[in-house]
Amino acid sequence: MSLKFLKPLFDSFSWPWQESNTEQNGVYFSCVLGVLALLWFLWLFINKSKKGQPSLPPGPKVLPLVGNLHSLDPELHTYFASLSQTYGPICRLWLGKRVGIIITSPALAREVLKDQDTVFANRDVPAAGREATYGGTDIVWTPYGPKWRMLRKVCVRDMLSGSTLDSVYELRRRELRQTINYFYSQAGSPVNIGEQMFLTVLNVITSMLWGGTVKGEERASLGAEFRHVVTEMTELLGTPNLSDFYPGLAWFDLQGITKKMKVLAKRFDKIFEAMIEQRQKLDRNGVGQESKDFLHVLLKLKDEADAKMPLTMTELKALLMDMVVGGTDTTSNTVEFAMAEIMNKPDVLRKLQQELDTVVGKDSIVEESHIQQLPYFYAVMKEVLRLHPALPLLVPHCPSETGTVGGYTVPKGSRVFINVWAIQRDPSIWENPTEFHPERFLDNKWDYSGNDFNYFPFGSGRRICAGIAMAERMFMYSLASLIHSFNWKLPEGENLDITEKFGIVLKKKMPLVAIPTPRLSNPTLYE
Ligand code: HEM
Repeated sequence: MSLKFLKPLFDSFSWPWQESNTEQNGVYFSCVLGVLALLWFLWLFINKSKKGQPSLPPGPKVLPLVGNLHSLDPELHTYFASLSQTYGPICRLWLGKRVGIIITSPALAREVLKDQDTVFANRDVPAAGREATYGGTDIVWTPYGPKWRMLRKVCVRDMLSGSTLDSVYELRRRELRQTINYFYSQAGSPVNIGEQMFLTVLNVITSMLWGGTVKGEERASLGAEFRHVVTEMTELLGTPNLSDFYPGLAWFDLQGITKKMKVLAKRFDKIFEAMIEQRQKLDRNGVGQESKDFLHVLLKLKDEADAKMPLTMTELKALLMDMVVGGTDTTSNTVEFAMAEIMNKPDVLRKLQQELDTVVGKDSIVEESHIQQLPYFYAVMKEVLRLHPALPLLVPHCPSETGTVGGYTVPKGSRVFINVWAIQRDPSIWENPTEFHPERFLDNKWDYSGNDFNYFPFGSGRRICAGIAMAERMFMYSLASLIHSFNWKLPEGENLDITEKFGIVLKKKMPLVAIPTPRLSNPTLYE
């Protein structure tokens, strides 16, 4: 029996009795066991009384109390893929007291995300998610309904629409030029590509949010702090949490996940509060009215919102959190994976540079307007999102009522994982599925609009990613600039490792460190 999941879990526990005496230990232990046993008998009782319904999907053997928690592997995407090999395209796990459903086929993904989209457009908010987003009041975790529609409209219309993004191209350009300039200053030395891309995306997003980009050393130190906090947050969001599996135990926060998340969220909250105060001061003094930043628009919407559907200050801050946490790691990790795959395939690198030399030339710099003319780059982006989708299990969905998928019962409130990572590597759909081969996308057969259930790295249906237009622009513009401006090689004696590490956002296990060498005709092109 694999105890891979339990070991880190128990290692990280701070048990309530650790600092007390032996007698108290016994009492605590008996109480916890008593509660678990009660939950288990209740579960048995409820399941026995539901005769006549289609059964739950097949899944691994269940143990009393823990369900399948004992065999859970922290690399959930690969573990779930292996379960689907044994139990089929829909299988179930008992995550303590909760049912987890794993979907691993295009047909069943369509059933969930298209045919029954309204029912499955809810979320099972994890304790960590609730803590990170002011009680789950953001777009990602708000249940499907009028509030979510209002938040999503505000976000997509006022910040992430194609036309709004085009109007703030200068911000993206300024940040990316700074990054290129930084790499130029480091020519011949190893640089951490993921870290630099994270800073770039972060600065673009925060500039759009509140206009004030931090500079110089402050840029580096604030960026490093943000990166640290975002990385820890996404790690906590991806960690299996007993508080979610046994809601009755959530109060005890046995792994300390809620407590850790609270500290991280507080750090962001302080920054948000400072920015809001600064913005309100400007608005009160009638300064900066012409500024188009997102915070200005949001504060205006908040003041003008009608009483039936108010936009509260808490929701406003939760939206800021979504932009910072949802937009940064996803985009920068994708650029990092792309660079690693490209460096592993000199032939792909050569084709990309050829395309750029034809469209842009070595005597000019890449502009965002060029990206429409770079079909091979577009194919590379699609191929990276196929092999390394930023959210390999999407954000888990949750049905608002009990229903049937693939002929099996999916109970109300279960946590539904759609393994887009495994579908996008399914050998019955993809030729040589583990090979990085952008050419497969050149005929435009596949797109990620959410209509094709063989390929949907941004999800599909009502909950499809709200930031696709932003991700596309940032990814294409950044990657094209990196490849156009420099040749890249690994430091002496280093091997390229593309191993993934699971989290709610997938990342490279080992950071990509590479050496840039300028390739453009003139040093002024790096200013
Ligand atoms: C490569 C980059 C990105 C990828 C692959 C990606 C992918 C996804 C996926 C798979 C989902 C969940 C869909 C579902 O639950 O079915 C999602 C949700 C979301 N994404 Fe993205 N994303 C990216 C970048 C961004 C950016 C740049 C932003 C904003 C600045 C953003 C904002 C959001 C939001 C707000 C949601 C929640 C939507 C909702 O629940 O209604 N994403 N994204």
